Amino acid sequence: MEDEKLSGELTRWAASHGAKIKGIAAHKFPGKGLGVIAERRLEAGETILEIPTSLIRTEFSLPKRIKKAITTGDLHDGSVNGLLALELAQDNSKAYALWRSTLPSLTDTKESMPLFWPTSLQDLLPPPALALLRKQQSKLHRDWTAVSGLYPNLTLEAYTHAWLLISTRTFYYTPPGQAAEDTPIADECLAIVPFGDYFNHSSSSSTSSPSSTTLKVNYSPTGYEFTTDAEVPAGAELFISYGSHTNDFLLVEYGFILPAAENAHDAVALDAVVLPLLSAEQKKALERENYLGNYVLNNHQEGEDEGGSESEVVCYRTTVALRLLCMPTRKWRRGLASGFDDQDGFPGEVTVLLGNALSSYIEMAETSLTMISQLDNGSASQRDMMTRRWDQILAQLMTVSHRIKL
Ligand SMILES: C[S@@+](CC[C@H](N)C(=O)[O-])C[C@H]1O[C@@H](n2cnc3c(N)ncnc32)[C@H](O)[C@@H]1O
Repeated sequence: MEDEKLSGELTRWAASHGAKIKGIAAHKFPGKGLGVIAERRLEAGETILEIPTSLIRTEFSLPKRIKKAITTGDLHDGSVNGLLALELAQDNSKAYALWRSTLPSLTDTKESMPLFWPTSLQDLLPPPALALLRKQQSKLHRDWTAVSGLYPNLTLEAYTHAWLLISTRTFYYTPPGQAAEDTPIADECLAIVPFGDYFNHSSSSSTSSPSSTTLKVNYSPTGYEFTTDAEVPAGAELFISYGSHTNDFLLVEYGFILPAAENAHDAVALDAVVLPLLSAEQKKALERENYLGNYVLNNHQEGEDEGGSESEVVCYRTTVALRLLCMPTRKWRRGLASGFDDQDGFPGEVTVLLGNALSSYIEMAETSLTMISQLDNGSASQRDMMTRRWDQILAQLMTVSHRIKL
């Protein structure tokens, strides 16, 4: 269907199911699939989309046959993501046919989502992305084990496609009236919000970046509401925030990365080069004080904040771990409790250790980039995405490494 016609049909379809759509439309954006565009100038504080509860799909609106399999225990091990995927993979209802026809195809999903990539390419993902992929693989495996025996006609490929469609486009949801203590973990609080799921992600707020408009999303017992927090010119794309995510997270969970300058939440994880420096004893000491792992360089752009200090980029956890490497544990504990003495000569040693850790990470990034360039596996766009991510990491490592040597 041609773009404008599809856009009109989607608006009419959602409106006929109770959605209120004001001044916006679904629109194709190069490299992003569908997104949402302002059709006219929008005022600050305008509610431009309301999706009623009757249109959303959750574990509570699953069809009877799936609910029955849950109550008889046949599907007891499936996650909510897995159950919604099962419904989507088997759905041929007329009511949702138009919305279903707009979902990314199997081919597009295979292209963008690392879960579908060849193992040789997956193995070259940056360490935090690879760790996320391993978790995703085991969640999918658990869900597939729960459903595969019951639905012999369902293929793993079709199920994985539906499973990823659900995980990339659901919103946080808890049923009205649910007590806080009964609220399950966030992973289990999911709703498909048709039309609301056309918004692409931005990591910047409308105030920090007026060219990118990030909406406020609110949900209540009546449904989901999307509201502008700044004036929007006609023709601008409207975004929501999927959360404060690094590019490694966006790559594995959503199949895209943002340019480094557009992702204030990006970070380079240093665990892969800091943890191997620590002895078993030192790891225990760090664990006891809740400082084991999660060492990062925060996103810092070249030219930005020239006067900024190293401590704004290198997280405090990293310096705590590196300090332990250059002082007796007892002294380190005292420093943790009452503050480290920056005049004691240790910051210099910490900087040397940090410089060495960054150098080994730079080597790892360069080796990964060479290996990706020599790979025959995977498609050119998959290799390009990985190359772009490693390039971002390398640039960040080089900037910080250069700064600490000054
Ligand atoms: C909730 S859907 C958004 C609508 C989607 N673009 C579509 O065509 O249906 C999430 C998916 O959109 C894409 N996406 C979202 N934000 C993006 C962005 N800023 N840049 C590129 N792709 C993006 C990714 O493929 C992601 O998995």
